[in-house]
Amino acid sequence: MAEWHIGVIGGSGLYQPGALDDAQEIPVGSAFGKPSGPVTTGRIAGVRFTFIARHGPGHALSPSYVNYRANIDALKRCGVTDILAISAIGSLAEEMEPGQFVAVDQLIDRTTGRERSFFGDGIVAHVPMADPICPRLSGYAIKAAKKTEATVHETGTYVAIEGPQFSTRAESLMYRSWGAHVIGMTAMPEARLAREAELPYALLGMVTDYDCWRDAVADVDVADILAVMQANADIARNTLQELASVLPKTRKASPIDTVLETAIVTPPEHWAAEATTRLDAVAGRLVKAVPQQGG
Ligand SMILES: CSC[C@H]1O[C@H](OP(=O)(O)O)[C@H](O)[C@@H]1O
Ligand SMILES: Nc1ncnc2[nH]cnc12
Repeated sequence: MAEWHIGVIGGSGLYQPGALDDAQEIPVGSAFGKPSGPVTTGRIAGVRFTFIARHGPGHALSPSYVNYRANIDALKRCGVTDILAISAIGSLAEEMEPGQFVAVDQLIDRTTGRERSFFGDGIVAHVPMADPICPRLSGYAIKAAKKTEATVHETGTYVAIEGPQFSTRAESLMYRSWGAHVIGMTAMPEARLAREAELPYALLGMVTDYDCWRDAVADVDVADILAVMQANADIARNTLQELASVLPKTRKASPIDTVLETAIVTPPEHWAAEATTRLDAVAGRLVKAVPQQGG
């Protein structure tokens, strides 16, 4: 029987997952460097959840310094089947108000200089990203969030900026003209890497501010963001509790679970041994299938 195991990536203001049965904090490693911190694993209503704080203990890592590859690789090593990211987001749309949730369904990547792939040095893969968010997991997250007191927008395009500075007014207006609804600094390359690791990924954003495009309110300020996030962290944690109750008892296979099968272009006889070792979790299913030469 296939079980759900939900990996949760907690963003700004969400540094703890809330009540988990048999909770254990476990230091985790990765073949891609140091994850943001230890994971906390436990169960809610029988469903396993494994949580990592994206910015690390004490929020010591800025968006550019988060090791996204190590975090996703570590979650994969823990056996998670799906990832729900929870993030603070700025609003670029009048109707998306501070304190509300947006279930992001599209992403625009404006980040620069972050490691954005597990592949490339020894084994090359090109995964499809047309729909970066898993509609199934997002649907369950929406259902769960609606069981709390929060207002939930079921779709929204998120523009990921490099940061750590917030946008200029001209940029903010430009992103609105592109059709983006919300803004943040972390969903990319996180979503790309989850896809490469064959992990369905959904993103629930908590609106914390109106960025700087809107004349009627003060420009975005980090203290205000954290205050909104802290005021709403319990709603995010309650959403996790509700998620456990809305998930079906068994997890049916998703097409994302096997996306690498048609994405790897390097034939196995050309795979470098170091690459297969590094990818033992991310692409373990496929890499393990290859008989290694010399024993
Ligand atoms: C603390 S304000 C800016 C910061 O908040 C968001 O982080 P996360 O996505 O991890 O919740 C945003 O992306 C920035 O990193
Ligand atoms: N306005 C904003 N810009 C970028 N990241 C954010 N995270 C929360 N609010 C944000």
